[in-house]
Amino acid sequence: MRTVALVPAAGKGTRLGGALPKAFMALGGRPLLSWAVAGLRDSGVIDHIIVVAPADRLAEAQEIAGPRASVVAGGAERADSVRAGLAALEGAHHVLVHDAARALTPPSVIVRVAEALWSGEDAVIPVLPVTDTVKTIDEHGYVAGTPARATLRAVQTPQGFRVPVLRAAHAAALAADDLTDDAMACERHGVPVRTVPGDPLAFKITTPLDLRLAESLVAARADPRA
Ligand SMILES: Nc1ccn([C@@H]2O[C@H](COP(=O)(O)OP(=O)(O)OP(=O)(O)O)[C@@H](O)[C@H]2O)c(=O)n1
Ligand SMILES: C[C@](O)(CO)[C@H](O)COP(=O)(O)O
Repeated sequence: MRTVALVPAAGKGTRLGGALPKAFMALGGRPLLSWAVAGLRDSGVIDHIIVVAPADRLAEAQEIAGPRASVVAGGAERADSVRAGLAALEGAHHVLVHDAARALTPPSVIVRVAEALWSGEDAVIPVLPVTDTVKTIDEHGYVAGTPARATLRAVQTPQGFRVPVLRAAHAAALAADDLTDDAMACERHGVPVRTVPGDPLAFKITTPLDLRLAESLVAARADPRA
């Protein structure tokens, strides 16, 4: 059963504010993309990697990802990039969609997602309990409600899917402009989404503070995931 990883790496990194697109920014002297690809390889559960890169950086992305990977051009939104990767996917039963921005994701998380998929689930996501109290607010900035924290989870990647399930869910969600992850397309398509434990190290490098945290983890230990 072939399992392919699809790595969205075509974002601009606006919130990080760097000089390069985020996946090409350095962490411990290597591009974020290189860390994400290494984690996928180290997991031992991935047969092939498809990187979705900015159209003007395809050769650079291929060099970073290495010969056992292919590279395709991404789109304007993350969901467009995932759809571009899915269009290039051939002969795979399962796909793990994994943000390049989650550079320090431990291989054990990747294995957990893959094993849940192989056991027969259609869609699997890694999650962590939420430690802040979370509010919903109205358009004027007033609190509208407080969801019970025990029912909330923060969602990470990789998110794993049976390939035809994700293809159908993303096709059905083509008109949606509010998809923040791939599981959301599945939920709206009526697909049950299984959760497995995530890991704090799989945090998304989004802001300069996140990158400083990642840099200090790498400085303290050459590979914080080991
Ligand atoms: N059009 C896009 C937008 C995002 N991504 C990828 O999706 C992942 C998660 O997105 P995010 O962290 O939001 O990255 P950016 O879109 O680059 O960040 P920002 O919103 O700050 O510009 C990243 O690996 C990013 O490269 C992508 O492939 N194509
Ligand atoms: C897919 C994701 O990483 C799950 O938490 C997240 O939703 C991506 O959000 P972003 O705004 O594109 O970084």
